[in-house]
Amino acid sequence: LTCVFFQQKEENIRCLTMLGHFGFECLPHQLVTKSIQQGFSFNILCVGETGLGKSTLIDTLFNTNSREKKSSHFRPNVELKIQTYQLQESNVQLKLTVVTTVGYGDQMSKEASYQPIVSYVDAQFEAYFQEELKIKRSFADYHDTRIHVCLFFIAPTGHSLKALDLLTLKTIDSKVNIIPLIAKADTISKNDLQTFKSKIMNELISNGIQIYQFPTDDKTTAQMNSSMNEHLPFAVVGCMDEVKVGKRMVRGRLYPWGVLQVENENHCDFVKLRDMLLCTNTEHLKEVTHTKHYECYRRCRLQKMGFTDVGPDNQPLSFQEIYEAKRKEFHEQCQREEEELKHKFMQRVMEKEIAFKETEKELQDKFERLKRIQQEETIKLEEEKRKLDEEIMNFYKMKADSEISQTQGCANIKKDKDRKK
Ligand SMILES: Nc1nc2c(ncn2[C@@H]2O[C@H](COP(=O)(O)OP(=O)(O)OP(=O)(O)O)[C@@H](O)[C@H]2O)c(=O)[nH]1
Repeated sequence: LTCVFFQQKEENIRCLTMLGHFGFECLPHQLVTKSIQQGFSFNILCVGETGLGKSTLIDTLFNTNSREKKSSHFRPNVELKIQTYQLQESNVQLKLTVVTTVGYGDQMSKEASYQPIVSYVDAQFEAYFQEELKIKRSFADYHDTRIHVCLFFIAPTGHSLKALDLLTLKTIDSKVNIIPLIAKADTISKNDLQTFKSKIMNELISNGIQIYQFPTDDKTTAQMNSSMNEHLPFAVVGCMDEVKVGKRMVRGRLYPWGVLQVENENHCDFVKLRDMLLCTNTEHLKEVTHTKHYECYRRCRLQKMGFTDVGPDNQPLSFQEIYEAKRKEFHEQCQREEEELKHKFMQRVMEKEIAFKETEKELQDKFERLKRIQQEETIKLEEEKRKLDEEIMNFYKMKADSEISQTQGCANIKKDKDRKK
């Protein structure tokens, strides 16, 4: 439909101008304009063993240059490399965040390999949750880092999924949209690839692992998406090099027997992945992240905090009621803990008092005993002193007596001598 505008000319002659749409039919256009102005964001998590071609595939998808030096196989922990790019295609701005595992699968413990991934995904949900809880929220300039899709790189062994891969997939499938990829698919023959694909899908089903399914509820994309679901896991090849095929330069890997063209659908599923990821289902991936995975995180988080929609009698509860009940419960718990602490404190004081009293009594007894010993010693010493004094007196007396008798003896001898003369 076109809209006709009436222009009032100076001479009051109405001219008709063909401008475009009119009425509420224009609403989608307003949304498009607003979205283009705001720009888009998309966050990808790449999980896979060291050297499986994660960086190369991302570079091939977005024409970026994320490949740094090769990662070592001897890391004690898995780390996550986060790279953010500001990309532009015609007038559409895209803030792309690529999170890549570094060292995944190089640890002895399986948990050490997948736990950092789970923690990262949860941390992004938590950051969004905290922003939601703020009184003054600023979603307009908030950088939403929640992971919209996880590209899970499977080693092209041709056998089956590794135990670590199964464990990791099982742990993250309720938190993120998983698209499984067979990495370096050029290293596996066409027949083996088909068998490997169906083996992987069977294993995923038998282990109850939920992978992302391209939606089939929209008529315009249903047919294509349902046929793409059949192609999962995508067998991908990444390469930034250009080689000459005929007269054209194409991105591909040159081998002694020929060229594997990355963008040739007969050679690999790279184009299928790119179309599904970027052209057809980007918005759906974001929507599922918000309405399913984040919603699940939010629900569990609020339940852990004690919030619920209905009471024990199945009656709806308001936020205010829950808040009041929680406050009361918290207050009572504080009081209970305070009472317990007081009681414990009093008991300890009493125990200490008894212990002090016992020690005091022991000290008093010891003091009394020492005092008694000291008194007895004093009496003994005084007795000995008295005896000694007596002995000294006797000695002096005896000494005086002997001196007198000695003097008298001398006088008698002299008298005898005089008489003889
Ligand atoms: N045959 C083949 N080789 C590939 C493919 N993609 C990447 N490679 C090669 O594999 C090697 C590792 O590629 P990267 O992209 O660095 O692998 P990565 O998984 O990012 O490695 P880390 O960051 O070290 O974990 C490079 O030599 C690539 O050229 C592919 O699809 N097929």
